[in-house]
Amino acid sequence: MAAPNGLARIETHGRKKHENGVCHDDSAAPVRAQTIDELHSLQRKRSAPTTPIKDGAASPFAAALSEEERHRQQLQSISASLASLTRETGPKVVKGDPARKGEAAAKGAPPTPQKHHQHHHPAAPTIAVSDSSLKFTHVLYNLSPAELYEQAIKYEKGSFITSTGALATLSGAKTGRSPRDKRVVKDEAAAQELWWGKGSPNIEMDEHTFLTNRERAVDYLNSLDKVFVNDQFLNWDPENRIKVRIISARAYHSLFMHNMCIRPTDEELESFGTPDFTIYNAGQFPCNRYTHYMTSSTSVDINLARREMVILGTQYAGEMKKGLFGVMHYLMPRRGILSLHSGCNMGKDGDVALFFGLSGTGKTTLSTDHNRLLIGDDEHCWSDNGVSNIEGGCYAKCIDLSQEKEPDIWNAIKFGTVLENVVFDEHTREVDYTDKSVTENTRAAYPIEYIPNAKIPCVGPHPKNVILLACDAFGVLPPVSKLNLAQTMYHFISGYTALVAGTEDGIKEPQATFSACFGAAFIMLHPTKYAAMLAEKMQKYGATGWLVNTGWSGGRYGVGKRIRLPYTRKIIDAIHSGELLTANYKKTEVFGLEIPTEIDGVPSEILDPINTWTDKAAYKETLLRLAGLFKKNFEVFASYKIGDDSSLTDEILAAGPNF
Ligand SMILES: Nc1ncnc2c1ncn2[C@@H]1O[C@H](COP(=O)(O)OP(=O)(O)OP(=O)(O)O)[C@@H](O)[C@H]1O
Ligand SMILES: O=C([O-])CC(=O)C(=O)O
Ligand SMILES: [Ca+2]
Ligand SMILES: [Mn+2]
Repeated sequence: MAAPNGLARIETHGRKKHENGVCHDDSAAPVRAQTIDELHSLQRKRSAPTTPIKDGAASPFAAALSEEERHRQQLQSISASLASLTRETGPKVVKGDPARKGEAAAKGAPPTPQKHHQHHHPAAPTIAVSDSSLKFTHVLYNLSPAELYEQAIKYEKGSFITSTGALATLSGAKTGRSPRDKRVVKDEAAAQELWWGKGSPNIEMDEHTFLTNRERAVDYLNSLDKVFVNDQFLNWDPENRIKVRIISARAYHSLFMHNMCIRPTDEELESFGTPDFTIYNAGQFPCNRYTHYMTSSTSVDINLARREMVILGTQYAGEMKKGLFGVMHYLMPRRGILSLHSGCNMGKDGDVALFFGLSGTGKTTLSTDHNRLLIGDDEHCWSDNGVSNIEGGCYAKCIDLSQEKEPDIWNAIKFGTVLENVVFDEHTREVDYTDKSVTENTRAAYPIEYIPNAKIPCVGPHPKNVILLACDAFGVLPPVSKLNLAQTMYHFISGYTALVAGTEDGIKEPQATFSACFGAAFIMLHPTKYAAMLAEKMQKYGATGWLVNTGWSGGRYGVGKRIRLPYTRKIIDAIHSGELLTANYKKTEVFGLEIPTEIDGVPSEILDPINTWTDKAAYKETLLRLAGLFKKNFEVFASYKIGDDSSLTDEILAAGPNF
C-alpha cells in the first residue's frame, strides 16, 4: 500500500466503492441537520434552569403563560435593581449572552415604571434621554459553573483551567480585603445602633455619598455588554434565611458567589421574588476620589436602610463574602441570634464544636476533619435552635497546601472551584501551591458539598466545645489550655493572633493583632454585645472554652517552628472526645491558663512552652511582652459592662494576664 516515497497512498475514492464490503465506516446514521448552525443547535438540549416549569402543570398552554409571566416579573425585578436613581428608570434588560444573538429570546422587560413622584411631563420631549436608555442590558442570570467557566475563559484575561479542573483567576491589584476603604452609611438609626469610633470597623459616609457611588456602579454596570446576576440565600436556618442578589461584571465574581452562598433549587428560584439585600459589584471601576469621604480609589459601601452594598475599585471577591457577613452581624443579633466568625463541625454523636480565630489561624483547616461532619468553615449563627452555617461554600487558604496534610481541601480543588491568584505550570497547568509570586493569600472557593463529609443541611445542635484559635508567633502560648467562662470571654473579646509580616528579607518581629470577637473587621455592633450573647449561650448550653495555639513552639518566629499540624489535630481530637476534660492540669504563670500534662499522641514536653525554649530568660521576657500587649489592648473594654451581670464583667477583667 505504501507509495514509492514511503507515505501512505491517498485514497482517491471512497471505501464503500470497494467490492468486498468489509470496511464500511459510514454505518452511523447521518446527522439530523442541514446546516452547520443547525448542527450546533442540536448540541445543546433546551433547558430553562432559571425559570423552571412546574411539573404537573394542568395544561401546557397555562404553563407556558405563567412561565412567560414569571420570566417577565424576573426581568422587571432585575431592571428595578439596576435602576438609576437619577434617571428614575431601570434599563431594558434581556436575558442571555449578547454573543449568541438571535438564539436568546429577545424578550426585554419594559423599563421599570416610576413608583414615586414623576418630575417630567410624560409626553414632553426631554433631553434627559441618554444613550444608556436606548441600549439593552444583557443579563446572565444564575449561570451554571460550566457556563461561567466559558464566560471567564472567553472574556476574562487570567482565567485558566488547572490540571484538576479548577478555574484559576486573578483578582487584580487587590489580593486581599481593603478594610480602610469600607464605609457604612451613618443615618440616624445607624448612629444609634452601630459601633462607631476608635477600634470600630465602621467608617462613616452619608446617604448622599452612598447614592453617588451607587449611581457610579449602576451606570458602569449598565454600560457593559452584559452583567451577571446571582439570586441566592444566606443562612441554612430556614426561619432566618436571607435572600441576596449579587450583580457583577465578571464571571469570576459570579462563580465565586455561586460557590460561597447557598444555591437555590429550581423551585426556590421560581418563588424568589424581591431580594432582601443587593450587592452592586463594579470592582473594575474606581470610585471618584473627589467624592466626599473617599480616601482612595477603592470603596466598599454598606447602606443598611437601603439594604445595598456597592463595590468600586477592588476585584477581590472576598469583599462580597465578608460584606454580607457584616450585614448578618447586624441583622441576626436583632433577632437574638449570635453571628460568629467561626468554623463548625460535628461528631458522629452530635457533639458540635466551634472554631474561632483570625485569618490564617486554622478555622478552615481544623473544621475540615475527616472524622467529623463539616457544618461550615467560616461564618455561623447560634440561635435557640442550635447552629447554622451562613454560607454554602468554603474559602480555604492554599499557600503550601499539601495533599498529605489536608486531603479533603486538596480533593475539593476540582471542576467548579475558583482558585484565586495561584501560580501554575504554563503547559501542564499543575498548580504550585508553594509559589507566592502573585500573593501569599492564595485561595480556593468551593461548594461545601465538595467536602465528602459535609453535613447537609448545614445545621447542628448547640455547641459542646468552643475552641479559640490563635497563631502565636511569639511562641509563648501553650498548645492547648482549658478556659473557664470568664477566660473564654476575655480571650474572645481580645481576639488575639500574631503573624509575621513579610517573610522574604530575613527574620522579622511577630506582629500581635487584636481583633475583637475574632472578627472586628466584620462586626457592626459593639463587641460587648456579641460577647454577652456568647457568654449567655455558653452558660445556658454548658459549652466548654479552649484556647489552642496553632502558632510557634520551641521559641518565637525565627527560632522555633510552627506546631506540627498532626499534633494540633491530636489536641483537637482530645477536645472532641472528652479526653481533655478529665486530664490532669497545671496552671501557667502570667496568663493563668490551665494546661494538660498529657495528651495521647502529643509529646508531653511541648504542652508547656517553657520546656521547648532553650533560652528560659528569653521565654520569660517574651511572655511578659505579650502579656503587656494583651493588657494594653484590653484597656478600652475595661469601662464596659458585659451583659446585665456586673460580676461577670469583673470576672472577665480579672481573667487576663496577671503580673
Ligand atoms: N498547627 C497548625 N494548625 C492549623 N493550621 C496550620 C498549622 N500549621 C500550619 N497550618 C496552616 O495554616 C493555615 C490555616 O489557614 P486556614 O485557612 O485554616 O485559616 P482560617 O482561620 O480559615 O482563615 P480565614 O478566616 O482567612 O479563612 C493553613 O494553610 C494550614 O495548612
Ligand atoms: O475575608 C477574607 O478575605 C478571608 C477571610 O476569610 C478572613 O479574612 O477572615
Ligand atoms: Ca477560612
Ligand atoms: Mn474568615
